[in-house]
Amino acid sequence: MNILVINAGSSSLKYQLYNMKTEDVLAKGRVERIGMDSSILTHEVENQPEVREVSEILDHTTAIKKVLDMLTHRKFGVLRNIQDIQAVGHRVVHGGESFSESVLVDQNVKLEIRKLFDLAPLHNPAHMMGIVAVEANLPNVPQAVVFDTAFHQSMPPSSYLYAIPTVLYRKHQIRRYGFHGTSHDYVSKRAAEFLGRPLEKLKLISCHIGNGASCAAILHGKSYDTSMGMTPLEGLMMGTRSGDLDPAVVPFAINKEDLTLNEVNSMLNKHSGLLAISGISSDMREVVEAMNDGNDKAKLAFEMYAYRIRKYIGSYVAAMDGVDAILFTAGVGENSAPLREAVCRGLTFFGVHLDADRNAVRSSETRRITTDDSGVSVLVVPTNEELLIARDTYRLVKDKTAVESRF
Ligand SMILES: Nc1ncnc2c1ncn2[C@@H]1O[C@H](COP(=O)(O)OP(=O)(O)O)[C@@H](O)[C@H]1O
Ligand SMILES: CC(=O)OP(=O)(O)O
Ligand SMILES: [Mg+2]
Repeated sequence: MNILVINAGSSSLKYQLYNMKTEDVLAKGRVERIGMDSSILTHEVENQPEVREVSEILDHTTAIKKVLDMLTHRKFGVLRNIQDIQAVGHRVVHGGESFSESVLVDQNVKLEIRKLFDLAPLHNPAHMMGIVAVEANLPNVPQAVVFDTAFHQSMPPSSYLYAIPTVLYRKHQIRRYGFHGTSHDYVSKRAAEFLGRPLEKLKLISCHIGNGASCAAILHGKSYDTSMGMTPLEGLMMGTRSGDLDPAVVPFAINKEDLTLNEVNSMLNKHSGLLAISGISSDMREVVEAMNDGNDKAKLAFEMYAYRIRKYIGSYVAAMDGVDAILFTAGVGENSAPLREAVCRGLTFFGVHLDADRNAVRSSETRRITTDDSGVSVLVVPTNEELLIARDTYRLVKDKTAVESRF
């Protein structure tokens, strides 16, 4: 079975096509600048040069059409025709309290995702456009949705409630949900395999440090707490997001700077974090480069970023009364040795002893970066959210086919 995995953003759409028999990626790529002038489709097939196509792509339906055309292209394609795609799996960031696992798309599921537009205005409307666009281009092909929030539905109320009047939770579901669940789930399972120990016996802290960043306390295989909240703004300092701050800052800044609510929202989501403090970039590579060139603002941004991660790790050791392994994943977590070093420098009290040579190794494999006698292991575990989405989609479609064939 071939499964197309889609991660639709407001102006972009990433895709990967899997052959589920081997779990091989047949092709992958992305469409950027949807709805703007000169949209770009980048398409990659292993051992072949990357293909870049610039054209006008006004909406997600056209973007999906372009992707399907590329996948069946005479020269660059990997499929004979689009009927060779048997199912589509989507990343959906917000599943609210309605979804604690992946599901097949039907009218009801679409209605529920729509109800959550308010809670994830940057993400969910884009995912819905992706789902509708697939319906238009591939009618009758089953679609599944895999939620960032689902893995964190196991959090106890003491982790997910805000200490505000409970009427706000009852009436509007204002609570902490957590995100990047697909990644935290995937890397915790990989870590248990790597350590050769049952996940149900482990206390893990997973640090997904990418553009968006979050930590999760994973107790015996289940999410016990995580740093993102009602939206992906809470918690760690990120590329352009502020992370935790005193909520009183919001009305204060609105008054002093005469800002609108939209402006303050945009400030905290798009103009804060590494970008604001360094004054250089939201990209960790550029911040580290500037820091190494002696730029003080870049150094401060880097230190604040690492310090926040370390504080969350410390609090999760307390939350779980211990930790067996700390996991680093996603763009920054997998690739930035200096960041991992800066985070772990302050964790010696917990028995974390980094091995500088192991930390410096660049590899796409899961690996240990602590010394052999370190009390707590620190692992780098490359994440693969797309593979987990493909696997869930495969399982759901197979189950459905099995049920249908019985009746
Ligand atoms: N070699 C590297 N060193 C430091 N940071 C890196 C490196 N490679 C990638 N990154 C960081 O990873 C980030 C993207 O992470 P990723 O997990 O792909 O994010 P997202 O999925 O949210 O777009 C980039 O913003 C960049 O800062
Ligand atoms: C939920 C979230 O923050 O996602 P991303 O890291 O893809 O921005
Ligand atoms: Mg990501």
